[in-house]
Amino acid sequence: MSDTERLEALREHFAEILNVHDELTEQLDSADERRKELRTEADRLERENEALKTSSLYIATVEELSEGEAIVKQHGNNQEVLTEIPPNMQEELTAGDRVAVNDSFGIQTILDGETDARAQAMEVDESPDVTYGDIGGIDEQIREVREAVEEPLINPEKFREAGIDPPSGVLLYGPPGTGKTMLAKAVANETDATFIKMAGSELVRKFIGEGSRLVRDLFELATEREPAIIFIDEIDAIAAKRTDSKTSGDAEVQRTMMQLLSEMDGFEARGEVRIIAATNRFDMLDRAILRPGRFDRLIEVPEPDFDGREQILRIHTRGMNLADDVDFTELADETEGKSGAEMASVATEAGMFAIREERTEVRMSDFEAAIEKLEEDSAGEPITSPGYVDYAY
Ligand SMILES: Nc1ncnc2c1ncn2[C@@H]1O[C@H](COP(=O)(O)OP(=O)(O)OP(=O)(O)O)[C@@H](O)[C@H]1O
Repeated sequence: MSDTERLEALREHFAEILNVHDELTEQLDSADERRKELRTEADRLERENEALKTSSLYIATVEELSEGEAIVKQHGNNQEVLTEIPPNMQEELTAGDRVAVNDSFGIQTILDGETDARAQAMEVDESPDVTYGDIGGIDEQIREVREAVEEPLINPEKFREAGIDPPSGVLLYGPPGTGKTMLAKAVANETDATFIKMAGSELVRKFIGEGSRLVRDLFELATEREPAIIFIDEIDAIAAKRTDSKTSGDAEVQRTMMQLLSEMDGFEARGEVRIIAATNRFDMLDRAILRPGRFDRLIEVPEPDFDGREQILRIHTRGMNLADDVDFTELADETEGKSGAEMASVATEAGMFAIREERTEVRMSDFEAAIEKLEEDSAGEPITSPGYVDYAY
């Protein structure tokens, strides 16, 4: 090889090395970029983790006290643990107190005895007095609920023999004040079941940090009191579609929903407990809760039609002393678009008008005045009906 050739070969080799160098620099840059992305992701996860850690406080009751230590029993799983009493609580803490503890059972705060979350968050009615006869205009919905909830409670063998699983949960959806809660109470009444209600919106607003625990308590209580009907009102508050926001509030709501799903998935063994949920915001629901084995029976409860309004008014005026001129057909005509709850308040208001005039007989004119008042009262409100809540996520 001549010198010139050698030089040429070296040049080529050098050019190749330059190429490789460029490629490596490029790879390094993109690795650097990826590293930055991962760091950001790690930071985000760390923050989320921190938020999860700080918000998961559990509720426990102080069972016994001794020299600087307390035996606390965690609600829900009834686990008993001996824990040190923080110095600032040595004086205050007494047996029977409700406390918030962290993952390692360190007592964080003494909770106000008045605010027993379980008692506050759940409305328990051993024997509700609403009957199907008290509900007007939704006969088809009553039939469906009876079939899906009442039958499996009263005649479980029918389902066994036929080899089918009864619906796990029933979701009632429709505008506010149309009788969804009444329906759930009536089923409980008819089946002699305990009615246990929990409002989704309260779980996320009032009982922050306790949502998933309360959901667990809810199912536990229902099992203790079976036969029982669990009624979760405004389920959209805990089972809304995921949003992009990553606030810890959302994580908490998510956990509450996960707890609900896992309770429902482990539901078969629970025996005589049925779940009914209600929502005014079907569009907002996370589809995960509608899967088979969860809320797999959907029943729409619409605003009452003409006949429905007449029936509801008749129901709510049953005990009233009505004048002969009261014309239900006309009143149903004049109340187009009104919900069952509004029809109920027309009846009450009409009675109030009569009382104000020191009469005991309620006349057509009282009903007309009541409808007018209702129109006036709702004139200043947004298009949504009273009681409608637009959740801020
Ligand atoms: N179909 C109906 N028949 C008779 N009364 C009704 C009917 N719907 C509503 N009402 C009256 O309105 C009140 C409220 O109804 P209910 O609580 O059942 O409505 P809801 O659909 O659960 O409303 P929300 O979605 O606001 O919780 C009832 O206590 C009852 O007086």
